[in-house]
Amino acid sequence: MLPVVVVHGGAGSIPKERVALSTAGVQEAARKGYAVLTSGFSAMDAVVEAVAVLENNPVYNAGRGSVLNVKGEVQMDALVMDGRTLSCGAVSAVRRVANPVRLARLVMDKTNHVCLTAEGASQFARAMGIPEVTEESLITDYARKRWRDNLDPGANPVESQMGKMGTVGAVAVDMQGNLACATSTGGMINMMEGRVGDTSCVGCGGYADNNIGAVSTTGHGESIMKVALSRLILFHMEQGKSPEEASDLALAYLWERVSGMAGVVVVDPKGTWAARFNSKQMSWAAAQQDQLHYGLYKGEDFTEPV
Ligand SMILES: NC(=O)C[C@H](N)C(=O)O
Repeated sequence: MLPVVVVHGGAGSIPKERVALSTAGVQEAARKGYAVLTSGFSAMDAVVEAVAVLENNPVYNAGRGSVLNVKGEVQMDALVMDGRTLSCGAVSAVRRVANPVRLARLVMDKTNHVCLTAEGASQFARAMGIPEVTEESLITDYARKRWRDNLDPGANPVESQMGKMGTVGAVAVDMQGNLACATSTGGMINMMEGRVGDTSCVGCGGYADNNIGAVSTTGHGESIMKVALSRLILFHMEQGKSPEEASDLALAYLWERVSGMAGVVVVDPKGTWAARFNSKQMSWAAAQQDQLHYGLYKGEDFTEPV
């Protein structure tokens, strides 16, 4: 059953014209993660490389393609966690970096801290020799149009917030049985400047523990934070539930308790995996035993050779 990698490209409702691109992107990311794992690299390497592929793809709300805050700017959150040691690294409200997930990993590897935010994260990126990119290089025409549409007095901000989410993430188990997770996002469209969502918060946007499992989430950040969704799923797994049962229980609780919409990818140490969501859609892909699984609507699990 090992190694395995599962990725998501965001829960929500994906506009028809973006379905093919969204599916192709998660397939590419799962293939990348799987190639890293089958070459003998760690689960941490695999989730970072898979998420970097998705950050570089303008279709998703992470890295290039991120949604814009109320001022029309890009500010991003990312998290990585290593299930061997519970080491984690995160950045929040970071600007002008192409791959926040790589910066989150450097926070884990090179500092004594878990999370760096805003200008402090940018300073750290410079100190690590990560090139600063222009704001423009991260902004797509699509993101700018959605931002403008939402400023319209007739816009329905709730619908638009819940509709198209597009955060990216990955979980993996490597050949040594180590687990890891990574998640990256541009946040919620038209959010306040300085708003930090679930993605960079340990136990919310992700969690990895070799003894239990690994999770990466997507969806309405404020709701996810209220129930600490990733850790809630692992709590159910600690009580003996499978990744799928644990995800469904936690997603049902999220909906009942705070009317939250979200999606998750989950693995356990044996390589049993799940991709579950209570939104209309979530683009996801998994690679295991040289098979690529993928889907978008509930109940889908298409397969093809990796
Ligand atoms: N696109 C998303 O999934 C949004 C992310 N969870 C956030 O609230 O920042």
